[in-house]
Amino acid sequence: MKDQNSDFKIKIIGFIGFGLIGGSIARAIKKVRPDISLYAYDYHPNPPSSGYKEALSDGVLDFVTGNLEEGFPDCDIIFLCAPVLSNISYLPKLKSIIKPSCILTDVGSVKGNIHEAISELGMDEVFVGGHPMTGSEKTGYRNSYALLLENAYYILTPTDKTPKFKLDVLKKLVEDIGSIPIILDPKEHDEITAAISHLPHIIAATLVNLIRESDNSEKMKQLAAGGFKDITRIASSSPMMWQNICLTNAGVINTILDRYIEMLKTASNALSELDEDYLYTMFETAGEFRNSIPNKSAGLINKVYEIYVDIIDETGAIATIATLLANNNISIKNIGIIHNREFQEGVLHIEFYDEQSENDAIDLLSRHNYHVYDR
Ligand SMILES: NC(=O)C1=CN([C@@H]2O[C@H](COP(=O)(O)OP(=O)(O)OC[C@H]3O[C@@H](n4cnc5c(N)ncnc54)[C@H](O)[C@@H]3O)[C@@H](O)[C@H]2O)C=CC1
Ligand SMILES: O=C(O)C(=O)Cc1ccc(O)cc1
Repeated sequence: MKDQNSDFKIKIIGFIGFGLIGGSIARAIKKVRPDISLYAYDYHPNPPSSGYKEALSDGVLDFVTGNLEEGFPDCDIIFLCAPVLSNISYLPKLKSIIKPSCILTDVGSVKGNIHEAISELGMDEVFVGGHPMTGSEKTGYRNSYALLLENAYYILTPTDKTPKFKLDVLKKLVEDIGSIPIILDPKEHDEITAAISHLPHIIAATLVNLIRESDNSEKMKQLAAGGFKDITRIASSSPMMWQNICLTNAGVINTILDRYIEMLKTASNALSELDEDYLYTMFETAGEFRNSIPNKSAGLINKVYEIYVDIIDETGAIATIATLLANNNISIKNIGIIHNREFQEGVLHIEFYDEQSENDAIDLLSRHNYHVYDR
């Protein structure tokens, strides 16, 4: 069969669901391929949601419609970027309107269920499953940014029915936006993500709810320190998105959750028996494995470019540093003072969008006699 890759020109890309991930992908595409027109479907067009209006005025989107029959039949690629159950609900409609050459892809955190629906609908020749392994607990277009995709693994889940040229086109686009494509079988994808992403979100949510239910005097909330915040950041994620993920990968998540409950029971027994060896080894082995996970590379854990700077905790201290960084064209993603026992005085935590900015900031602030920690 002729390789159709060389003939395939991407002129229009459509988005259904346009929040953190859809918005970030659109921004990244606009940056590297400004020649491609980007369309989005606003499923609640009256009144139009603010994200779509903003994206039009930012020049990220070229066209927004409340009717899929407008523009979407012309799309060369369509990204499904809504919660996983909503993505599936669009398949029958899309089947009737897209052109045969269209590449339909999704960014959903679960792959088995959408692949099943695609097969049932006989849409295998248009679909290439996808899942960028990057994101955050934040939602919506206003939190999206192009660099979110940079250096992130981007899983693609072709099957034996996926046309090779469609996989190649999508792979190339994923590389163009700075991500690292990685091919996985949908079933293996769901087993891996159940362990490293879905289970941690359940653990974070239940742990926060445990404290919520126990904290009668609100003292726990007041004193909750770095460790609790580190392990529960993801409890602030979108409830709708995570409800959909749990509903569509329930069996696989339960398998790993049951094993985790067994480990908790073993830890509980070790506590009852004051089993010194077990307790020591539990923390030692976990620490060794955790330390072996690269912090600043594309990985299963969201990459973080952050520094800590000693400051005197007084008005104006943040502004001085923020101005210094801005004057040197270093963009800040997040900034805030941290108070905990690990740091004696106030310490300023600054997060950047990329490694280069982090390195430039360390250099700059050190030259201005700030004490900078890079953990
Ligand atoms: N948040 C994250 O870190 C990651 C999320 N994902 C996947 O990306 C997808 C989108 O998640 P986010 O962008 O984070 O969420 P988000 O909440 O920021 O964006 C979702 C968008 O979908 C829209 N939406 C909701 N129901 C819809 C429907 N029926 N039809 C059309 N649009 C609808 C919402 O209005 C919103 O704009 C989900 O499938 C999620 O599993 C994948 C990787 C990372
Ligand atoms: O915020 C975090 O660390 C995440 O875990 C983000 C995330 C959420 C869902 C995904 O499918 C992939 C990544």
